[in-house]
Amino acid sequence: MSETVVVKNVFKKYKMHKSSKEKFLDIVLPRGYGEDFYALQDISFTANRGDVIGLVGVNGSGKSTLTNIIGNVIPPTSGSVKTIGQTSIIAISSGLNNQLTGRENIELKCLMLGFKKREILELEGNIIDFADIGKFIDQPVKKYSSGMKSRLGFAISVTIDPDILVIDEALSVGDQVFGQKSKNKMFEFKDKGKTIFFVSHSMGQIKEFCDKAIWLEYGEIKAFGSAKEVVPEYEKFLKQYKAMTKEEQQTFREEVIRKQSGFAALKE
Ligand SMILES: Nc1ncnc2c1ncn2[C@@H]1O[C@H](COP(=O)(O)OP(=O)(O)OP(=O)(O)O)[C@@H](O)[C@H]1O
Repeated sequence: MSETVVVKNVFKKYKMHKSSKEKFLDIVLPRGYGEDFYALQDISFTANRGDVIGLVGVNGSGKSTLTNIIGNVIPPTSGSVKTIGQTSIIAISSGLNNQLTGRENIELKCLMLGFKKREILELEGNIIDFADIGKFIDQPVKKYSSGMKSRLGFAISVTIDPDILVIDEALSVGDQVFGQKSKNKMFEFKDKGKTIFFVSHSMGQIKEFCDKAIWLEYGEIKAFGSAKEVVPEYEKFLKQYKAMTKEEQQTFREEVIRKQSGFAALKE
């Protein structure tokens, strides 16, 4: 099997700031300021060509942080991520520049990916067709609704025909027609054997689309395996979590934060 994404011992550390003064001190002091917080702790896994991997976990478990690292949007604090092939990330806030028009965003993104002028013109037509946002294509993105932004983001990401696709909740916005169109495109990519990472809070979507799943908890991998095994385990946990009282959920969340900060103490 050919490897497409190799993630080794990845950590992502943030500083927690209680005030803007602490944030300022963090910038000016040579060793920074604030309590360490690990959004990801020692993440390692390998994805192969054709893998469609669902990322599940409660709010704040690190799904977006991990997809942003795989998509090369943010760097890990330590560890390594090797991707073989062109990676494209689709998220609700999909890295569009708000000041530029939709058309300018398309051109900028294609230029950054190294496409030639002639290729860009061809891609531009296909992207505009797919996004189907009418005259808004020549309006600045700051005037778009969140649905329009995600349509444009999705259209750009799929039209450039990447080898590795990272989809972060993209299907949860937009109307039914566009939803169906994007779903068809995702299944087409799956059939072509591309590597896909898919983040969703909808277990129905994960079960329908993904063969494998990674369950993140406290920024760590709690389980990685076939979606058929991991998703029911996660659903069992979710059921217990939802059955907790507000106070118990609060204690659970505090425990999460304690573990994520505690990792720093453990290492130092
Ligand atoms: N730029 C940042 N600075 C500080 N903390 C951050 C930053 N980005 C994310 N975090 C923290 O890292 C943790 C993981 O966040 P992340 O967005 O990856 O989780 P998630 O699983 O995608 O959550 P959700 O399901 O709510 O989207 C959270 O506790 C979040 O508050």
